[in-house]
Amino acid sequence: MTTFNSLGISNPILKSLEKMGFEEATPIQEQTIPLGLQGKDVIGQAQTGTGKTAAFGIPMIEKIDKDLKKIQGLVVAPTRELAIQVSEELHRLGQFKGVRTLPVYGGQHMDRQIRALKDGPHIVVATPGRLLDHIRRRTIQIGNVHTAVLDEADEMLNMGFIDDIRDILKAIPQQRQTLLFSATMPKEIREIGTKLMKDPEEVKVKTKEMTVSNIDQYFVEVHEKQKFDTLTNLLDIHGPELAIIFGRTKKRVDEISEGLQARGFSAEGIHGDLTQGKRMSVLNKFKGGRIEILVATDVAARGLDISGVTHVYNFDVPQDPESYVHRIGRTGRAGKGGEAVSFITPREIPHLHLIEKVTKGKVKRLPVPSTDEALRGQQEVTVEKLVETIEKNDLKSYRETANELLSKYDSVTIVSAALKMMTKERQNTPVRLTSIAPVSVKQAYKEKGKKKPYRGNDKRNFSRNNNKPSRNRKFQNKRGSFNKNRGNQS
Ligand SMILES: Nc1ncnc2c1ncn2[C@@H]1O[C@H](COP(=O)(O)OP(=O)(O)OP(=O)(O)O)[C@@H](O)[C@H]1O
Ligand SMILES: [Mg+2]
Repeated sequence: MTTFNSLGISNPILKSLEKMGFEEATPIQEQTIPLGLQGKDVIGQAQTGTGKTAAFGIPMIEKIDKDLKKIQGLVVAPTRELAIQVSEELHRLGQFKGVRTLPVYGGQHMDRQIRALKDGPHIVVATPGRLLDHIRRRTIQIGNVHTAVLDEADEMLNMGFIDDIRDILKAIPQQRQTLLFSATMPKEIREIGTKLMKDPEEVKVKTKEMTVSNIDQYFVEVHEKQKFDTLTNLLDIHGPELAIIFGRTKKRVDEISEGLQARGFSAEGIHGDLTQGKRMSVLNKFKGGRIEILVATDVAARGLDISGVTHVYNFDVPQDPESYVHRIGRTGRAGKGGEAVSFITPREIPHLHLIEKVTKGKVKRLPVPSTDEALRGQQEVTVEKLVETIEKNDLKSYRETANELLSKYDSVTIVSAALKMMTKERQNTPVRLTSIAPVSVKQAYKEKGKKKPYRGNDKRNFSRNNNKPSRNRKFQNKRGSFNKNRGNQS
């Protein structure tokens, strides 16, 4: 066990870590924080949910001169929601040092952003497009930046972002420290990265599989047309606390979330065509448990850390193995358990094998669930509620009526009727989605310009004195019922 104390971290930050409930460093933190503190350039690779944010955040915050009201640390992240989240985590880490952080992203009012930038934040966490806008308009001063981080580095160095990143790094002083972090780092991309760095140390937390072992991975083989009914059946069987469903396109996300709503699920979609206000409100509702299902494109695949996500469904198989790793990594974070189910059409089976090969993991077959199983799943949720009510034991005022009923009907009939009333039976509203073509192995690799699969990373142990009780307990119940229903999977 490595304590943060032994890593040479200063008191104000130790105090923040204590308040955040971090008791010991994760392997990536243990291995990269000392290098970061020495001022070295670092490429850090470790599985999803293993604390990479603090791994780059702590050394960055240590080097901030609080009295200098200039931007000294710059983090670039691929999505707006991630920029906000990272900025918040850095804020928490730096709270007792008085470090000020600011997220800067597209879709926000330029004027307000410019005012906030003038206010002298020490750290800015930005999406590349908006950051470049500010650099070109000279509305951001980054001449004092000594630490630059590319979070989700492989994504940031991918075709879509690479030119922006080069332009951003050119605007930062040469003598900077550069840190690259991600759960995945294909070799070709790592090579591009090292060209932007000075003699970087490469830290890869090694494990057998690229995905964390606490995520149970499954697939169901379904035809395109069966996918939606299979999804709603699975949701009823699993009864997730919070679930994320990934669809391939924006249109697909809209169709799935509308279909789920039509069948009485509490679901909303998130994708890049929505206004920033809508994106934020959907995500906040999901985080607060006011909606249980988030339907998303890959905009939500990377970095998002939402506690209580017990299930991830790949309604459409991801185009490449990296995307698979990040998507399913939205569950099973910080040592918690999680389940991931991918929908695979018969023609996509070779693609699934490729994912297994690259991630070095085993994705187990789940039988296609039946409507009967779904109904049983719904009933289990009802039974849980009933048992909770029994345990609360405030039934006195109902006893007389209960006894009267019992004199007329037998107890099983009465309980069955109560269960039926309480069970939210699904409307069988027919839902038709626009069909999409299956993914082929060739297509996936052609699109990404990749040659060979590569190796991946870590295992870690976590402990956190996190006193959020309810979600975990409920999750364990659900896991129990899931296992029971899993039956004859191969
Ligand atoms: N040492 C620690 N002890 C306990 N919890 C931690 C520790 N470090 C980080 N965490 C928590 O673990 C969760 C995951 O951390 P983080 O988001 O940094 O993971 P990540 O490695 O960046 O994942 P991803 O690859 O998905 O971006 C967060 O809720 C974070 O606050
Ligand atoms: Mg991260």
